[in-house]
Amino acid sequence: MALLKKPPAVLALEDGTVYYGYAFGYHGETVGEIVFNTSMTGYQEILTDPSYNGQIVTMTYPHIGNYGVSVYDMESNKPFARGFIVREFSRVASNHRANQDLQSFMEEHKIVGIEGIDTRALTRRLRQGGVVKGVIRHGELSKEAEAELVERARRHEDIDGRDMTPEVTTPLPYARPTFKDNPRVVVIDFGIKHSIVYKLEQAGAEVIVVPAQTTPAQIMALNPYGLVISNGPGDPDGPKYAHDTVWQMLGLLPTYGICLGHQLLGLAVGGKTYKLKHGHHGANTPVKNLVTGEVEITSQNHNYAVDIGSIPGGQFRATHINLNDGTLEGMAHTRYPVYSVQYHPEASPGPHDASYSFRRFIEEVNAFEGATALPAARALGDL
Ligand SMILES: NC(=O)CC[C@H](N)C(=O)O
Repeated sequence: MALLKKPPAVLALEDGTVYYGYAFGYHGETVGEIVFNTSMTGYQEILTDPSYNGQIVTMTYPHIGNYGVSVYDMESNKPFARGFIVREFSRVASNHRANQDLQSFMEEHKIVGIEGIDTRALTRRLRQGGVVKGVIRHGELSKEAEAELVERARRHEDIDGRDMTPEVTTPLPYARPTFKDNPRVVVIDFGIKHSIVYKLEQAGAEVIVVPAQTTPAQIMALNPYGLVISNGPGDPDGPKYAHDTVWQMLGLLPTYGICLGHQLLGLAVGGKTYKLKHGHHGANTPVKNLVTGEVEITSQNHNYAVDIGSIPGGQFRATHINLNDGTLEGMAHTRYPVYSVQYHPEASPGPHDASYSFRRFIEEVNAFEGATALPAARALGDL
């Protein structure tokens, strides 16, 4: 039997490194910032997590695609990752939950992939040198075309400093009517994952998701008892308007920031964020809860972090730290029921160690006496 000849593809990094592999997914070319993810499963959740907007993901787990794609595992309506790099792509999907295979899913959503890449070497390159931009192109390449691809990666706009929220936020607010007897929580959508909404509902909230540009007055007009500042893509320093919104909302409601939401909280109160060398992307990161002393294994997806020391006036205290590199993983306001985590408590994919935080947040929401209590505290000048 003749061996199936796989179509060629190339991955070129801005530092001049070129890898040869085989094409899969949508036929074409793509460019983005390359990050590695160490999750063993969850490729569909990863591809459809809006926080990967602008990034090409490489998986350290070597065999990808074997359980297909399921409508139940979407984290948003479509993939946001710009491209996918894997060691070995499985064209066969075997899973009773699958509605589609990964190949047709990627074709349908125009996601370009490359397989047959030494993803261990690529990951070591990213660990040692930090994140890089890269281009995937399907087809045979001449030497001159290689140089042109490297140049294309170099010239591609950096994620740093950009506001990506308009590319991911919902155009209109939406309410999920099923839970309307529960206390209302407004979620500002900077690129939310569906799992965060589900976890809030499971914990006992009625959730209304509003566009990123919603003003504090519009939020308060919905009579919420809690506020969630969602995850999302890009540099938290990019969406300046969001710092303003979060600052104006501070202390008005029990508030929970997740990932980008945590970073926006830090910036809103005058702190600083910085870019990590290669980010944290995976489902197995140990985080120490400084309140309980326990270690949680967490799901993570971020490239930036909050420098808690830069927050003026000691407004927040650290509640969680990353046991691998000591970076900040969670913080709580010293006076208000306002707190945030850098990791993903909804864990999709990943372990469920941190899901208690949704229940805790809803306890705060239930205990909240209404929107006049906290503003009064602010009026007394305690900020
Ligand atoms: N998952 C997120 O919300 C990511 C936050 C931000 N875009 C970062 O990379 O750090």
